[in-house]
Amino acid sequence: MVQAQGLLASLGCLFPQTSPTTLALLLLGGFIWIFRRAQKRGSGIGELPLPVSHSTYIQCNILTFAKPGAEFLWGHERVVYSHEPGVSYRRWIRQLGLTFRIKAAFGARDVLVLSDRDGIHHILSKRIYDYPHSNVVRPRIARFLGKGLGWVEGASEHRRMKRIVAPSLTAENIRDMSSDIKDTLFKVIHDLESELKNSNEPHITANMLEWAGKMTLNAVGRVAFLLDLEGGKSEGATKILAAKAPHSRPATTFGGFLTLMLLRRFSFMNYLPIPALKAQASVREAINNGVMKEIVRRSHAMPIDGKDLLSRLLKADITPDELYAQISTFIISGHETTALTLAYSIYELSRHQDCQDKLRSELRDFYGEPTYDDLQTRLPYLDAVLKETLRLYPALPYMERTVVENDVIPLRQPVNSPEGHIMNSVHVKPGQTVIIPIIAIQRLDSVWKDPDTFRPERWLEQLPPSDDLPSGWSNLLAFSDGPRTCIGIRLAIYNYKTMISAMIQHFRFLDTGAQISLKISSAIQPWVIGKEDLGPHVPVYVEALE
Ligand code: HEM
Repeated sequence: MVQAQGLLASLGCLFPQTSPTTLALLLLGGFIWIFRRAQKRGSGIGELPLPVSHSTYIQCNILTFAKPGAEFLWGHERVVYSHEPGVSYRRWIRQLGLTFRIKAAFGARDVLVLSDRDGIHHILSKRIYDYPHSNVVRPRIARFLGKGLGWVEGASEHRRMKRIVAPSLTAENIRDMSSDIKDTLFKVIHDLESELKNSNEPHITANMLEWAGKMTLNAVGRVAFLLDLEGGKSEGATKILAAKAPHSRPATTFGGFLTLMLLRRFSFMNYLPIPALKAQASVREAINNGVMKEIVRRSHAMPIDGKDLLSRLLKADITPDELYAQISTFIISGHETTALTLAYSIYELSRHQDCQDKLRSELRDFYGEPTYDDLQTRLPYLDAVLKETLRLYPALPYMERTVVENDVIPLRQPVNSPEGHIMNSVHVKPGQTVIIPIIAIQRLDSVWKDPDTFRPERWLEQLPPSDDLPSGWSNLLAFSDGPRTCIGIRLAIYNYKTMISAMIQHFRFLDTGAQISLKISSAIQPWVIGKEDLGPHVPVYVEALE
């Protein structure tokens, strides 16, 4: 108090015309300003480091002058999308640590890129309802899947929808449905066997993405909606599978990237009749014009006391539009992601015959037919193959969310700001976009040895320290985490394990030499280098086993 009076007296000498009250107010204002600035400097997104040097892969061109490493029009985003998913983020993590920002295209607000375990856990598990999908992602979900569970935002609406659907996807329900799932799967295996028999060659070349798509579509149709899609040959199934091609235009093409960036900056464009955007709805439209009609027609006649998803939806107090949106959401998200995971596994197993043999031996040595529970715990190598595939190829490689409330994101690994501050947390304001680069996090060189190599054995050895790994299912983020974690996780794991077990015991898969490059569209898509005209494709040689 005495010191403050002394300070005021000294200031009074300097400013003799100013009253002590005004001086005290000015002083207080000054302190508040300095304090707030210090707070901001120590923790705001503007204090985070920016990638500065990409000499190896940004060409020097006239647009590269605004910030070293960031292009005038595209910021850092063109670099992100012109490489395979996660590649740029991994380089920047090596350079800057787990938390940094990048310049967004068209002068939009900088994007926070977060790979820090505590920060991600805070967002996904504690504050997810304050971090809805961004204004690029949410309209895209509406177009691809419909306005169902994956699209809805806000705690009360999301919990309401989840309460309706979650009981149909419990372990008990899937256990009850397991023989139906196997029946649908064996129809597809039988078709592949017939193709092999009809060919005069010892092996055929098969697109595993197509075969896996047939299997997973049949399974989700049967389990969720009691549909018989005839091994993928019914008219409804054929339309859904055929509708995939147009929506697969990846963001790695200049047109795809430009559309994505324009949508981020000018979100009203989401509602314009742009052909590329309309094409994203093609699978949903194929469902609405095909199997949806059959589901609705049958639903009038069937009793609605079953435990399946359709019965739960019919019993719930929802509008017809909501019913259709949930049906398309579950058919699409329930089959595409699992099909991709299966196809990537078979691709890797065809290139690693030792792993394929090990898996086949484990399955053949198992006494009897594995039940739902056996598949969870009693086949460790099978489990390791799934985890390794999800680590390398998470179907959804990035998560993009926007903050709606002021928040402080805690960090496990502090950031050294370019101005020399140590930041233990990041203050974010409404409107801030946050990207969680799942694929980069799961391939961090600081965590995993040979991170790009398919080596299922790593899951049977000592894992890296848990502090370095995400807190999602099996220390991965492939199914996300927290209240919005994948609701189909049990069905996905059961389908995957049943399908790959059957495939490996019926066939041998051999490498065709095709090199796959990963591209992002709705999910992470495999494209054969030099055969891009095929669209997403996973070719392998298939040989029948005795
Ligand atoms: C290997 C297969 C699968 C993977 C890798 C996967 C991955 C994911 C991820 C990462 C999310 C969070 C998305 C986000 O927050 O933006 C998610 C959500 C979701 N998944 Fe899956 N999924 C798989 C299989 C399935 C299956 C089989 C179903 C349906 C039967 C399904 C239905 C859903 C739904 C409805 C959501 C939205 C959940 C919510 O927001 O509450 N998924 N999935």
